[in-house]
Amino acid sequence: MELIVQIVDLTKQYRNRRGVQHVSLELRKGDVYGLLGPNGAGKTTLLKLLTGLIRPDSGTISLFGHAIGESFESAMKRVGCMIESADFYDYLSAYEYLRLLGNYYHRIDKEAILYAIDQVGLTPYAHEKIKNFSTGMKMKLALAGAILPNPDLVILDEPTNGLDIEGIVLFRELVGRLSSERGITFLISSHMIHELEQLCNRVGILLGGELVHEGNVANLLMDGNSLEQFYIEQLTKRKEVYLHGQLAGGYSE
Ligand SMILES: Nc1ncnc2c1ncn2[C@@H]1O[C@H](COP(=O)(O)OP(=O)(O)OP(=O)(O)O)[C@@H](O)[C@H]1O
Repeated sequence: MELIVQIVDLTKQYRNRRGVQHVSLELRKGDVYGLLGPNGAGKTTLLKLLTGLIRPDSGTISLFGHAIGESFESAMKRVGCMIESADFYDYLSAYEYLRLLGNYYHRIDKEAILYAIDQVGLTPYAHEKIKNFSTGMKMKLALAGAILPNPDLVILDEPTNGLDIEGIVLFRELVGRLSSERGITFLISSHMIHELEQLCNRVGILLGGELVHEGNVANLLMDGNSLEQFYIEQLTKRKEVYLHGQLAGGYSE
């Protein structure tokens, strides 16, 4: 399968020395990859690095075989993303916002905009001003923005934040459909572990900026455990290793 994302030994440290360290990760065509981790683990940082919003200290990122440090435009051409809460021009309607966004891409016509709006269930509100939208409606609009360019890779940071139950089901169906019908690859960071369990074929656990575990969801669930049980076990195990190391004087920080 085509290699879509290749991250090699990626490190980004903020001034406070937090961030991500030595992350290596590969995504192949059709993967729906879930990124898990507690608050502050480095998920958003990793996604920002992947989309060029921040630069790494070291390591490389290639999308579709293009290194983003060298040929950013070629790398990003087939990528749709939603990182942190999107900023909108409140005075625009949903349709006008997507039309504006469409100017950044080639061949985004009226039909493509209406299709993206329909896919996220916002058709009845297409021509309403964004300032009248609820949090969940804005989230859906951001999601419509991510799928608008008909991408081959979609990167989503906590996409179900603020969505109602119907919205979450719709999101799950949308990802499932785009993945199975169009072979779109997804990288999704979320705390909604049950959603990820249903959606993803692979998951990675970030902890303290390190990718401490990576695996195939079907394999992780083979012994009847849920992804949540596995995740909690991993966290507990790491905590024990860490505490044990500290007691033994093995960790200097
Ligand atoms: N601009 C910044 N300057 C300094 N430190 C930062 C900055 N952005 C993030 N951090 C720190 O880097 C670490 C990783 O943050 P990040 O936002 O990537 O975590 P996260 O896993 O997305 O968390 P959450 O689940 O809470 O959204 C945290 O300790 C955070 O405080």
